Amino acid sequence: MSHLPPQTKTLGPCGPLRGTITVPGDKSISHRSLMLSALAVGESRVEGLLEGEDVLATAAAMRAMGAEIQRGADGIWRIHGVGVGGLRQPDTALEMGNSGTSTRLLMGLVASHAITATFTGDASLSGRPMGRVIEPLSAMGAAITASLGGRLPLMLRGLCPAVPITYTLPVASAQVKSAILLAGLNTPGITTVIEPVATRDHSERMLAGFGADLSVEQGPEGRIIQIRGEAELRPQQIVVPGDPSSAAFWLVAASVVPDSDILVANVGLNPTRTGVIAALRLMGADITEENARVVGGEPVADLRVRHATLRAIEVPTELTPSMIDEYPVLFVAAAFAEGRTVARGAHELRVKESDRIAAMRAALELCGVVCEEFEDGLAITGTGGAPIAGGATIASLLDHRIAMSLSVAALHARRPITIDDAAPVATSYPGFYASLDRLAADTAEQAA
Ligand SMILES: O=C(O)C1=C[C@@H](OP(=O)(O)O)[C@@H](O)[C@H](O)C1
Ligand SMILES: C=C(OP(=O)(O)O)C(=O)O
Repeated sequence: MSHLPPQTKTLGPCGPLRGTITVPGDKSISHRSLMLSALAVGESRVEGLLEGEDVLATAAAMRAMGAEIQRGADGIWRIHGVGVGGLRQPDTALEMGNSGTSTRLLMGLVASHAITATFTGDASLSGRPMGRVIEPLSAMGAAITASLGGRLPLMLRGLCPAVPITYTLPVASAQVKSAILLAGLNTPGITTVIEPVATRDHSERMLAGFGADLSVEQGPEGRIIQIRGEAELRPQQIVVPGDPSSAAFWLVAASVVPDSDILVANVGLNPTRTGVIAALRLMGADITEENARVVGGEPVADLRVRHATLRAIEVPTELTPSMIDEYPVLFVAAAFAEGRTVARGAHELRVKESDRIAAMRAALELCGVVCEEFEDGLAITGTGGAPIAGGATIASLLDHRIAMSLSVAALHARRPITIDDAAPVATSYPGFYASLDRLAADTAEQAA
């Protein structure tokens, strides 16, 4: 977001990428670790928490509502929860920064407590639609006064006891699903969410892990998730796996920069998150899994990725939910592929931190890449492996993933690319540029 001053960044073409990168903790799991620990009775410990601004916004909000949250010198976060139903009225507005996940999930939590909270955010977040959570949470009894168009700032007065609902998701959104399930956690009876298209399932896994009474079954109309409210959550010891959405930048970087060969360590491979790996493999990427293991109940592996000649594909629409945040960097991969890649069915990209279809089209075109924009996606004509022109200044539009995607594109461009503001990278991947510098230094060392 946000409170960091704008930070211009210019990146140029680099030699082969070689070495090991360890990706930071998963953002989705980090948010949920803090929220659920803050509702458990007793002390939870979280190792590997993503210390990005989005997650820190969640931590601050949970503190403001009564949880004790501390980061030890050992890097382990210790959280003393207030118990389900125990959130207290925050004294000031909850500042959500750039984070859609914090906002929508916390709205769910507040909805079934007898407290009132005001949610504010940066210019990007204030432009994003909240109607998708306002509607079901209002049906559960919350009173919500939002800005024009169902946006932030908004004020939410929760109801306790709230009313359990059965709700079929009109958009494939893990945030909407999670908001309702979290509201259901403190609602008497059974709250049901029907998900016609499966989205990331971290909330379901973690709620069950904390001891909530939750069931998931497949019905004719989709996944049926039911939660029985007023449960007591048991404190947990959580190890957060690395974020596949952060790993995606390295998978594309090593695929497109000639002679690269890197190991991306500690990547969470929950099947609801791995669409980008499947799409890159369809394009001919050379990605292999090593040291497969289970961390915190999630499949994890190290990914070895070597440069490859990429081919254009029609991105299968069934992959959309499992790679929703990875489209910007997949578009970069497409810019270097042989042929015209077409990605459709991704209308949701228009309501992320920026309109990611328009933002990526504008940025890639400035760098000399031929694009065609559709309402629900983009077609990109690739270079067949040659560098793109580059030599442009692109607007990151308060969107971390646009900044990082164009940084990756710059690594195989004829002329440097300037990101007008790279500060938003700190929302999800504070160490991104340090890792890039280290990789380049490792490469220089190996070459010497
Ligand atoms: O639940 C989550 O943690 C997330 C869900 C996705 O959003 P939507 O639910 O809006 O698709 C994703 O884009 C976001 O980065 C994180
Ligand atoms: C969409 C994203 O996050 P959020 O919705 O939490 O802002 C993202 O990280 O790409």
